[in-house]
Amino acid sequence: MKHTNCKIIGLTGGIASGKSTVSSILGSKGYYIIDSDEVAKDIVKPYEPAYHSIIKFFGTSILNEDKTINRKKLGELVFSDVNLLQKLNQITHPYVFHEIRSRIAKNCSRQNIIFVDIPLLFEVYNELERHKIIFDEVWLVYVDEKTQLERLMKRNNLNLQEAKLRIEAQFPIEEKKKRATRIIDNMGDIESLIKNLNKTLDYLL
Ligand SMILES: CC(C)(COP(=O)(O)OP(=O)(O)OC[C@H]1O[C@@H](n2cnc3c(N)ncnc32)[C@H](O)[C@@H]1O)[C@@H](O)C(=O)NCCC(=O)NCCS
Ligand SMILES: Nc1ncnc2c1ncn2[C@@H]1O[C@H](COP(=O)(O)OP(=O)(O)OP(=O)(O)O)[C@@H](O)[C@H]1O
Repeated sequence: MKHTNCKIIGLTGGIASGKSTVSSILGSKGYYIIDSDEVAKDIVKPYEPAYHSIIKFFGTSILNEDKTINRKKLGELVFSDVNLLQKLNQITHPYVFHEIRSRIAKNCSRQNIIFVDIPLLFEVYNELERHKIIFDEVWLVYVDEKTQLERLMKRNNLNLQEAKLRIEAQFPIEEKKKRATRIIDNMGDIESLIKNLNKTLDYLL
């Protein structure tokens, strides 16, 4: 089913390609954005629906003392074992997609454009369709793999092997590039990212 009242733009890219940076620039321009990583964080807060299922499967050793999920620990576990990552996805994704769909429905009458920042857009495309999340356009924030690796290692304080495992848990960025409607190049500095984003926004006028 198409969303008739507003345009839904999927904002994607590889891990650490710059989606959150683009989202915050869009936010400062007044655009409405749904941040999938934030939604995924909300649904695993203590006593939220996915919380119990995660503990049931992964055990209490992934909890902090205050009973919140230790994201660093869980991340280390799932990014080094594809079966565990799949299990975490199976638990969390239905809740995440349900919430995204509901935010779209709630805001579509008030917004001309809704951006959905979603790292796994192409990886979970069929599941998104099943949840009636249909994109009019997909914008990809692009960096080459070398830059992606460097920025990821720096931001998350990961060694080369840990960073590579996280990149390999997603489709290669060059594959994503082929499937996107528009590319926002983020190989340069923030100033040039803003220029590239503004050029892409011009297409919407
Ligand atoms: C593994 C977890 C605990 C790590 O938490 P952490 O706070 O360190 O990272 P954060 O959630 O901010 O994600 C950072 C980036 O990792 C990548 N990433 C996250 N989850 C996944 C995944 N399931 N598969 C591949 N890459 C992923 C994305 O590029 C994301 O932007 C967390 O990412 C998680 O619960 N993931 C499962 C839910 C999910 O798929 N979220 C993505 C949005 S749908
Ligand atoms: N043009 C740039 N120049 C230098 N550093 C940048 C640039 N754009 C983003 N960064 C930095 O690169 C890192 C990754 O950017 P960001 O967090 O926006 O990526 P992301 O795609 O949202 O990542 P994730 O998939 O993990 O959510 C951050 O530390 C950010 O500050």
